[in-house]
Amino acid sequence: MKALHFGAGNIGRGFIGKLLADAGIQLTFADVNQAVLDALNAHKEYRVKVVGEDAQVEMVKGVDAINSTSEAVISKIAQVDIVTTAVGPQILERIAPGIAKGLAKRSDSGNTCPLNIIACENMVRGTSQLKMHVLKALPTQYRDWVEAHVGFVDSAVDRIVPPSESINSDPLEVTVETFSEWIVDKTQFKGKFPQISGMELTDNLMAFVERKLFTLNTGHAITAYLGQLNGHNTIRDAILDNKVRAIVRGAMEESGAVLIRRYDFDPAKHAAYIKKIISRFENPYLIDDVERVGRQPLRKLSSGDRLIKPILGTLAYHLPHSNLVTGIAAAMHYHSDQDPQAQELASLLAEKGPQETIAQISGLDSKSEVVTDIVKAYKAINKCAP
Ligand SMILES: NC(=O)C1=CN([C@@H]2O[C@H](COP(=O)(O)OP(=O)(O)OC[C@H]3O[C@@H](n4cnc5c(N)ncnc54)[C@H](O)[C@@H]3O)[C@@H](O)[C@H]2O)C=CC1
Ligand SMILES: O=P(O)(O)OC[C@H]1O[C@](O)(CO)[C@@H](O)[C@@H]1O
Repeated sequence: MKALHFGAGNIGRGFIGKLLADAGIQLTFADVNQAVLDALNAHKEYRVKVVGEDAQVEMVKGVDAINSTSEAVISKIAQVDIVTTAVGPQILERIAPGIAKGLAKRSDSGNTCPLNIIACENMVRGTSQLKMHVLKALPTQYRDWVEAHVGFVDSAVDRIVPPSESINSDPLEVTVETFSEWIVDKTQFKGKFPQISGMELTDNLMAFVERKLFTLNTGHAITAYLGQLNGHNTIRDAILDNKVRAIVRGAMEESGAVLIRRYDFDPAKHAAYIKKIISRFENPYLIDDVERVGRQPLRKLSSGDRLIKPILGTLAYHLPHSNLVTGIAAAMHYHSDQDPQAQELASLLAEKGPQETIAQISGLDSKSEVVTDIVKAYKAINKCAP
């Protein structure tokens, strides 16, 4: 089997690419970072440091790389059996035209072997969104062929992979936690399911996607935002601060109450899931900056993402949400010189004030009680800020 994986970054090299290569699949990465491309092509292998109680170094071997803006991507898509991505939600639209050209070439060349495409991003049904972009870029005469031969398979992806500390000495090494979970929607595959150890099949994907995004990512983001406000640089330092920890746990429980209602989860098992997540945030072997985890606050404050979607659920079911309100207010204070979305958030706040800003970003009604609560919490934080 052959695979093309877009995005040779932390999750690409440290999780999805590793599982594909470990399964004996011939793997090519597609990226735009020339240094990473050159290093992959020079060495054809890289180190994955799995850190935790049972730390070990594993090698991923036999890989190569191409530039994702080159013609080589089109030829690869015409030939491979599986395409995966871990590029970030905002990049899916950019890689779609190349995928569309590849699919047209695949059809023209008479390759009717099934192809499955799986986006591995922190978003709800990311592959379906990628499919939409691909179809937009695809000449209409190929549509029926694509529907018949190409599976667009949604997935949930969970492994914490911060940038490696050895980035300067070895641009390919990645450091990953021991925990990992990759769950794919088995109803969307074309042809036989690929045999990839570590890839789990489900016919109930939405429950897994929402459980992950609205528990781990909700808690992770709030740890980052409150951590930054309280002067912590890392997720571990932030979660070890009892003030932060209480709000993070409370927010995950509030979001969890929605998930339990929506998906009929077992409350005891969900409580254990939250406990495990908090212990993952405490991982002493991972150095994960609050600035990285809080990145792109406009995306994280949008209506379908990890902060607003849970609070909308609490409103629908008339459930408590005071910790989520605090988390959202903290997100509005996020700052980063590196992050254009942090600059845009600051400009919006300066121009429109907190009430209009949060309403505009999140889609919440600016006159609603919940927006009033968020603004009150935002101003209360303002008062305490050094
Ligand atoms: N790092 C983590 O712990 C986790 C990340 N994710 C998700 O995985 C995705 C990737 O995240 P990371 O690996 O952390 O980011 P990253 O920044 O380490 O990797 C992204 C890679 O995509 C590449 N890229 C950018 N534009 C591209 C293009 N047009 N074509 C091909 N490659 C392109 C970048 O050069 C980079 O190598 C995101 O959606 C993230 O939310 C999900 C779970 C955990
Ligand atoms: O990648 P996003 O969506 O910006 O979220 C930040 C963080 O959440 C996690 O995906 C949780 O695993 C991080 O490791 C990730 O990078």
